Amino acid sequence: MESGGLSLNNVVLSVHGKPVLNDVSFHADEQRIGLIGANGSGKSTLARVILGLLQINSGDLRVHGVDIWNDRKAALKTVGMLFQNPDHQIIFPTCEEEIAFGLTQLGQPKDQARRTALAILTQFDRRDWANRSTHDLSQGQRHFLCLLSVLVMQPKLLVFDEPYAGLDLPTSIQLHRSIDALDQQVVLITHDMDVLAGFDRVIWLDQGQVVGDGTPADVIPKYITEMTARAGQPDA
Ligand SMILES: Nc1ncnc2c1ncn2[C@@H]1O[C@H](COP(=O)(O)OP(=O)(O)OP(=O)(O)O)[C@@H](O)[C@H]1O
Repeated sequence: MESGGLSLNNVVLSVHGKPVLNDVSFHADEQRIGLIGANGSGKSTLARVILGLLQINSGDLRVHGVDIWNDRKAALKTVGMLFQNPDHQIIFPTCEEEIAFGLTQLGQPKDQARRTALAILTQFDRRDWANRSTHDLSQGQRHFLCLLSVLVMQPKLLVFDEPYAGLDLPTSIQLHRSIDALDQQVVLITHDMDVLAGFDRVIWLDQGQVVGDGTPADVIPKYITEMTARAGQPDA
């Protein structure tokens, strides 16, 4: 198995006896990878597996050579995720504490972690957020805080699950630019095909299986045709 990038070999995950990921295999070392599929096709489950939050039943998964489930310390430095809902991610009262937390998990002393948190807030023109209450932030701002909390860990792979859902246009544009500028490998789950323009690769999941895999130009038109057919004909 190749050591760089994201490698899945015959990954199976069942929930209550029903396969949610059904023999998923691919190797991806491209910088920008889109993950698409209808509701319930297994995208978020796959993201949680990549992050090491769910254990697979069989198969093999490596992220940049790391066995994410069994090597938790290495996992923290290897992969980070921005969840659909920032409320599932934010746990601390102030922005600085929220950002510093992951670094202390990596073993940084608290003082150093706070300095690093301040540095990233300054880098993104949010120095004034340091002592700001996380509860007082708007939803878009909370998303942005989560992004900073993940970026500060400098993971090799970042997973974004519907990052633009519910954001207003300026916040969405700002987040889009931030994601665009990242040096890291990115896996982005979305229902918005426009977001995937310029991506290197798109993987299409259906009922827990990879049914399409290629460039956006290859995969997206087929996906739209299939989804349109499933939607059926409009009523006469
Ligand atoms: N904890 C769970 N318990 C029961 N079923 C689950 C659980 N997690 C996921 N599933 C099922 O697994 C399937 C895939 O769910 P998943 O959330 O991964 O889909 P998705 O592609 O991310 O969907 P969406 O586009 O709606 O976000 C669904 O049928 C879902 O009902």
